[in-house]
Amino acid sequence: MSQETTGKDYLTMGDVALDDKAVLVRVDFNSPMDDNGNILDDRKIKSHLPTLQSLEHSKVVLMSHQGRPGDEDYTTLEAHAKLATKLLGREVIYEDDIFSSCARNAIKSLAKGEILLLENTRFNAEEITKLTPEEQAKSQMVKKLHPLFDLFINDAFSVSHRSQCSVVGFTLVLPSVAGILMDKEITGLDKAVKCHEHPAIFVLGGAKANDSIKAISNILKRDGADKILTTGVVATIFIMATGIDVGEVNRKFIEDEKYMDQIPIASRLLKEYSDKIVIPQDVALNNGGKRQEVKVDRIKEENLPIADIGQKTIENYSKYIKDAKLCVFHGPTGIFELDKFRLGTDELLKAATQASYSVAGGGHTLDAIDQLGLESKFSHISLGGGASITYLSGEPLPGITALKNNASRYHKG
Ligand SMILES: Nc1ncnc2c1ncn2[C@@H]1O[C@H](COP(=O)(O)OP(=O)(O)O)[C@@H](O)[C@H]1O
Ligand SMILES: O=C(OP(=O)(O)O)[C@H](O)COP(=O)(O)O
Repeated sequence: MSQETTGKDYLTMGDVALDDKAVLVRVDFNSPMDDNGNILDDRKIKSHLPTLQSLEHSKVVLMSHQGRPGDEDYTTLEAHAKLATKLLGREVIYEDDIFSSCARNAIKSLAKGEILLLENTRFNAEEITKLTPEEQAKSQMVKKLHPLFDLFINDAFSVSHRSQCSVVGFTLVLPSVAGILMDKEITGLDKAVKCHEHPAIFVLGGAKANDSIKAISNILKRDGADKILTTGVVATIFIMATGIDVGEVNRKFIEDEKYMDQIPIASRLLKEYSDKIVIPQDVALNNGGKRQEVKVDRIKEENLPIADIGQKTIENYSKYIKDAKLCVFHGPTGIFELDKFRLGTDELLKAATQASYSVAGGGHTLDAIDQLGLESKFSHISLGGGASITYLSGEPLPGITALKNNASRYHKG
């Protein structure tokens, strides 16, 4: 198989020789962890198993990040190596450094068929910098490690929206290809990005409202959706943008989340795309744990926190979704962690599975899908939250662009 025959503008693992090669693989093992350092969800690690299983005749070194500096879950990858060992059924050796002479000696002494996981890439200050691939290629991490390898594989779609050292730096100095998970994500999401069938419906909610509003702007600019159905905190911002008073408690929530600057942006989008952006007609308020449904113009009177979309909105949105040729679902419609406020998320997720092509992404969204046992009913489930919404909005991801540039440099002469 070659690049020409696959029709892809990046190379995959099927395009290159892997056996007996020393291969550096960027994975994304970044997982939710508890205070005792236990990994709470093995989804991220499991997602890389097909790639690792295909490398059983190579010398394999894995790189990943975990958390962000300052966060509780910013920690070592020791537990990840143990869990990967269990899931893979082969030892994944943990090395508590990234590119010291100790780490490099451990890499050099690896035998064919062995796998080693280097320490959290973000322990190295160079990793967090947002530089171009050319600049990242000059980092100590890349300079010290790249001579030890024949090939770089990026299997970490979910961090490929970051131009970080371990994501883009090696693509300047090593032949580089997409891993199996990366290829699956690009292929699954491309069907949504390149979909010319209508109606194309996006259901955008959750709490990362600034990312979603940026995505809404990009999606509508490229004429990628017939309707954007707003839910979650995204909907609260759009409700406020129409001039509706959501009461002190909800206004304070938006202020505390530092989303007040999103209201004028939402307002401009509503003016420009009034026929495309849909806001809820009713919401469920949290009244001491009870679900209290009100029309949006009555929220102020109650002055209770919005915790889900209301029944009328669920009915209305479900109709759009079930008839959709494409439905993208990103972010829960409410605080689905509380039983009384998971109705919108559950019902709209079920409706989404009836669309001709259905895509879902985001950690919390995947938790809700798991709880409903709906995983196999979606056409594509993306492991990346920020990465998938960025990709779906039509923005190039630096990690993928780097693979494409590498393919034209190394393999097309
Ligand atoms: N109206 C709301 N008010 C407060 N939190 C909300 C609301 N709607 C959804 N959420 C919260 O949003 C979180 C998930 O958002 P986000 O992280 O953006 O989703 P994902 O992980 O799927 O990308 C959940 O913890 C949920 O409780
Ligand atoms: O879990 C991830 O992203 P996500 O929360 O957007 O799904 C990735 O590991 C990226 O992590 P980062 O957002 O700290 O760069």
